[in-house]
Amino acid sequence: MAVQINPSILSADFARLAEEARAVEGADWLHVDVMDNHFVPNLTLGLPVVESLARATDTPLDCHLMIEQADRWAPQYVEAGASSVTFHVEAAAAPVRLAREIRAKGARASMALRPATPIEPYEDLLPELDMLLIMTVEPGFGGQAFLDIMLPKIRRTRELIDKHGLQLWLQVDGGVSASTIEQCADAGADVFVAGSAVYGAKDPAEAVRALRTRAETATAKASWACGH
Ligand SMILES: O=C(CO)[C@H](O)[C@H](O)COP(=O)(O)O
Ligand SMILES: [Fe+2]
Repeated sequence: MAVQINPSILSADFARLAEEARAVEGADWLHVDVMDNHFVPNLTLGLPVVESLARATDTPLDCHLMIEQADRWAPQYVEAGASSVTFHVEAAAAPVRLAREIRAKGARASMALRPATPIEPYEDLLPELDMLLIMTVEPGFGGQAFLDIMLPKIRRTRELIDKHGLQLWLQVDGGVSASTIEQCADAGADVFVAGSAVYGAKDPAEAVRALRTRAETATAKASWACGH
């Protein structure tokens, strides 16, 4: 599978979201961080903003829900126009039912793990998902330092995906930059979220291209990618 780069609008100017979305044309997805001030200590945006953004850009929306009561809210983000919806397993009462509901409504279903949440208890759920998100910072804020202690979890998850012959994407989010993206690709990630590394750059579209080149080069050399 080709490498995908998803700029996070958390680091964009919220007063100019449509323009900021256009500034990263060439990106695979636009990563939209929804925070409710309960699941994480920060508040960002919700359904009305996602609805407007979906109308304002042709880039598909990858909504990362850092909110409680995921079972209640996640399906509504599909209706609002998200093409991929990620819920946190820590906030979902019935993750299998929720993933099926997201898929039935026509979006890709994705599940996220906080840094302290292990992958192993969820091995049997993987076929229900289109993507798994491994957080490489504590969720809540952009611009934090990459947690390299998450690299073994990325490796173990890639092994599980391959063991079951699954097609699901493995996304990393938090502190992904020119200096950390290669380690993530080498460990087995194939979808990369980058907020400050893209929107903090002078030329965000060029930053996306540079990240893609680094990730592609590292993936080509990675042992897990042989035969993919
Ligand atoms: O989910 C997130 C934070 O909870 C963001 O997507 C993430 O932090 C992106 O920002 P940066 O690349 O600056 O770390
Ligand atoms: Fe995110």
